[in-house]
Amino acid sequence: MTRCAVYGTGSWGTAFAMVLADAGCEVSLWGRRPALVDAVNNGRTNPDYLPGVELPASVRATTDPAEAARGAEFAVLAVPAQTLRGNLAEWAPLLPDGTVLVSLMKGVELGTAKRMSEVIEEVAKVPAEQVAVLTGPNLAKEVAARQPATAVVACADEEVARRFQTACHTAYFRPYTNTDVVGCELGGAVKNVIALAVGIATGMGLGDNAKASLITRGLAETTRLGLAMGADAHTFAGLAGMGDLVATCSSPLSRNNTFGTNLGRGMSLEETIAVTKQTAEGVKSCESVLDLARRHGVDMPLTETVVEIVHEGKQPMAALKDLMARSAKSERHR
Ligand SMILES: NC(=O)C1=CN([C@@H]2O[C@H](COP(=O)(O)OP(=O)(O)OC[C@H]3O[C@@H](n4cnc5c(N)ncnc54)[C@H](O)[C@@H]3O)[C@@H](O)[C@H]2O)C=CC1
Ligand SMILES: O=C(CO)COP(=O)(O)O
Repeated sequence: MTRCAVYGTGSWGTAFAMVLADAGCEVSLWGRRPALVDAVNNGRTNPDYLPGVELPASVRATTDPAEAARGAEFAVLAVPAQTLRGNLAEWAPLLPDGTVLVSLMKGVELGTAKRMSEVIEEVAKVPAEQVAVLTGPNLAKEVAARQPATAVVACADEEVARRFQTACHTAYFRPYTNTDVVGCELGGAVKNVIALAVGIATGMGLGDNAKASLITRGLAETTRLGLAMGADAHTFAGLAGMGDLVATCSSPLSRNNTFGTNLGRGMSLEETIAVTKQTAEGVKSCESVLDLARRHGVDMPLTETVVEIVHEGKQPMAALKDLMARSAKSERHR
């Protein structure tokens, strides 16, 4: 039986542990809090993040990262992007040689502008062929309800991607493979920023034309950044790009989308943070994505606007006016 360690007992770590268990894996789920670990082991539930969902018996939780690591063929990482570096420094030495590390995270590190797979390679000192990324339209609550979903497993080594594809393929969860790790990770991280923008538009009461425009131009700027970083343009038309944008930007289940809606309705950043119980990665990653764009000389007006609204106090209405008044362009400008 394939053994998997899942680090992170939040909504996605827990839901994905279910997927792995349903696919026939033995899953060890690491969590920080003893009470939550106890609820998983003895109540078969995660009341804080997935209330009402019954977890399979083959998911065992532990607060001991070494116990989680024991015999793991795959170590799946599902903590907030900005804490990964610190967490993994503690966990990596505990993993068996050859364990494949899989990122579920959709963020870019602040300060270094590194993608999650780059942080993993650096901290765990493993080659790119031992690091995979799982991404795509995967709202945790829907996956935990075993509603049909597809995803992408990206790895520089296609064979490793195929192995993980097999490990997480169930009747309701259908993963595809891709070797474009850069494109898949950027798709996941930037869609959170665009979901903030779409949420803000919703909160402002803007219509569907505006939202469709944000999604489409958001994809255009994601693709521009991706091409500058060596990604394949086709990736952005796939599940990691268009797919995840559609799910996240149209669903009230998305934390980023909801965060933006609250801002757009006029809540302050502090009030919005206070009512947000889970990780909305785009709030921090909008700054690191903009950092990446500047490092690569790429124009990302929507990302820049989100940074201005979220972190610099710009009023959404003023931001809208400025975006609409930008100089006229070709749809395919660079
Ligand atoms: N929830 C979803 O629908 C999806 C989330 N993701 C991505 O998965 C990643 C994790 O997100 P979620 O599970 O949704 O977040 P969450 O907010 O539901 O859970 C985060 C987990 O990390 C733990 N955590 C927080 N700070 C920590 C620290 N300093 N050290 C160790 N653990 C810490 C929390 O206790 C919690 O268990 C994010 O990058 C997110 O973008 C990707 C696809 C779907
Ligand atoms: O990544 C997700 C869906 O694919 C979840 O989006 P949120 O993090 O905005 O909830």
